[in-house]
Amino acid sequence: MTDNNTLYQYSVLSALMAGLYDGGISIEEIKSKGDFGVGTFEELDGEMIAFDGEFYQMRSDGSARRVSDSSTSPFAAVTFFKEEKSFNTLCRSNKLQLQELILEHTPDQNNNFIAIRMDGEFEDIIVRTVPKQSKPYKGLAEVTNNQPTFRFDRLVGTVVGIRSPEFSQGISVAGHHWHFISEDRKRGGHIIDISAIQAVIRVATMKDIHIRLPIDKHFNKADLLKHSASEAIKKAEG
Ligand SMILES: CC(=O)[C@@H](C)O
Repeated sequence: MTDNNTLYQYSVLSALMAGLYDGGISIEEIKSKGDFGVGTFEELDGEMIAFDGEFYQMRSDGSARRVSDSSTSPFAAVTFFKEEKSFNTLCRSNKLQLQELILEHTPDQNNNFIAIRMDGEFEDIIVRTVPKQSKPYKGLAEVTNNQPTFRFDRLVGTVVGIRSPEFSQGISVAGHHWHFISEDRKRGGHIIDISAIQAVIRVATMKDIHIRLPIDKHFNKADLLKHSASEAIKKAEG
């Protein structure tokens, strides 16, 4: 059993940027590593959000569904989330203000990985859901140039995310990487923008990070250094 607040990541973000979307790990195995986190699915078929042990797939047609254990993923970052600190938004807060509030409560963890959960009522929610790809795969930057986006004026729901240190760019998404799902579990995606009307925020600092790297020729042939370029990742994952 993996300890609480150990970040387990399968593959690296630069591999997605390089277009490596074959599912290398099953959801069943991911569940043995964490009950909380974000990621995507084989063939880049949507956005993954997980919390309380529930794993959902949010797809480019706007649908969301529970994920079967047999589904597979090319990239996921999960943990057995055990909150260390909980605080409320003090007023309506946009995305930057939420990030600043989290930083206020995690002043000494800028070079750590932080798991973040926000439950509450949100507005002006803009999400994207990456569309399923077919081979030969295009890289994530090209895919997200024409990504399906959805706007929700006001929803109750949950944000799940990881804040990664700047030095980890390419291993993960440096900065905040947040996914959202509505309370009815029917709508959501990778957050482009969001404001909180009111939310409870829970955070935990990751004690350890365990990265499992694919062992296959595609991964080993990929130019991961080139695909770790910050500007491209910020554009694709911002
Ligand atoms: C890994 C992710 O979350 C991208 C696909 O949004």
